[in-house]
Amino acid sequence: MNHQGTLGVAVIGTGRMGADHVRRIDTVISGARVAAVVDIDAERAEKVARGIEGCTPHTDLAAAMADPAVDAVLIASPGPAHEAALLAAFERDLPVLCEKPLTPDAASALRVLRAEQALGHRRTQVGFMRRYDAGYLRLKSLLDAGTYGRTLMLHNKHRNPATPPGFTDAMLVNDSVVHEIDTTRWLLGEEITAVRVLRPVPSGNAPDGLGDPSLFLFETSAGQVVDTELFQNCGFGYQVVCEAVCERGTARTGDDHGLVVNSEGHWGGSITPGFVERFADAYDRQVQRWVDATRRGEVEGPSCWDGYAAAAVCEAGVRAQLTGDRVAVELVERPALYS
Ligand SMILES: NC(=O)C1=CN([C@@H]2O[C@H](COP(=O)(O)OP(=O)(O)OC[C@H]3O[C@@H](n4cnc5c(N)ncnc54)[C@H](O)[C@@H]3O)[C@@H](O)[C@H]2O)C=CC1
Ligand SMILES: O=C1[C@@H](O)[C@H](O)[C@@H](O)[C@H](O)[C@H]1O
Repeated sequence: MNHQGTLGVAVIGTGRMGADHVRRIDTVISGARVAAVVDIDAERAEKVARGIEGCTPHTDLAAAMADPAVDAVLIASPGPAHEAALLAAFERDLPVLCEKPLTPDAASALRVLRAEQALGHRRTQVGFMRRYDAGYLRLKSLLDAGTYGRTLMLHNKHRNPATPPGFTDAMLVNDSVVHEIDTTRWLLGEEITAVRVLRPVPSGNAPDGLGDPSLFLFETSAGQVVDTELFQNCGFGYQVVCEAVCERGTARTGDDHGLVVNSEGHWGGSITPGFVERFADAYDRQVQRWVDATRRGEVEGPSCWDGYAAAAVCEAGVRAQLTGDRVAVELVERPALYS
């Protein structure tokens, strides 16, 4: 950190999310600056670095982490590249905010967890940003307070207008449903113990070979049941809704439509076009909280355990997609570092 205590951040991966995080650190949040960016695409790194004072573009991860101006790392490369970046950051004992998923499979997530455990202290916050969304936070407080009794079920909807090119069935789980896996574990405070996937006839708007939409069913260690409709090519906009069913009431977040207009015999509002708009405040809050905690020398938020547990559920989800069976989730014992 420089003498004013400003955190120098290296952002790894300067695509959709990475470039947005660079903008956020540069212009929205306080206490940090973008000291370096890294991308295997040199032109992209240079383009993003341009115009940011003191920001060095790199194609080499190790070189960026060795830069004395770099105090912390924000990983926004694709999931399969996260393990190498996390292990490189741990080697230098650098604090990390890692976009979800921690890694795309349980074995690599466990390797990351063990490497952090070997450091003897937490270094990682995983980018499960819904935990910073105002609506989800209100729902969590309500459920924790037990105002309506025990929570019995959650109904989730997760709809995107369209999938990017190359999206696969496994990515439906690892990139998309991973959010519901995390919110389920976080809201209920329980592990997910089994997964089933039901697949209706695919939408004619889904790319060939993609099983979209689909319905995921989770069972938890406390016997709750959670369903998630995942529809990634719904065409009409971006919607994320979570309804909790408790013993004496229900509570739902996500279906507020902002401004409602009456005109020419109709009433209605608009739907956000994508996650960048829907979760803008949550991303800002997530990164600000990471910067604030890091500057205090602390680590908070979703941990490597949360990332590993989510990866293990994802792995069961991918198997359930392929087989149509109920697949049990297997977890190692939770280390004391994450208790
Ligand atoms: N929290 C959220 O709501 C969202 C999170 N994400 C997550 O953000 C991450 C990035 O996703 P997108 O920005 O959508 O991907 P993207 O494909 O738009 O960008 C990825 C960038 O990383 C670069 N890259 C690839 N391998 C690399 C490596 N080994 N080292 C450095 N750079 C590398 C690519 O050249 C590209 O510029 C993923 O983990 C994804 O799951 C993505 C969308 C929303
Ligand atoms: O993380 C995200 C994307 O990677 C994913 O592809 C989308 O389905 C999610 O809604 C978004 O939040």
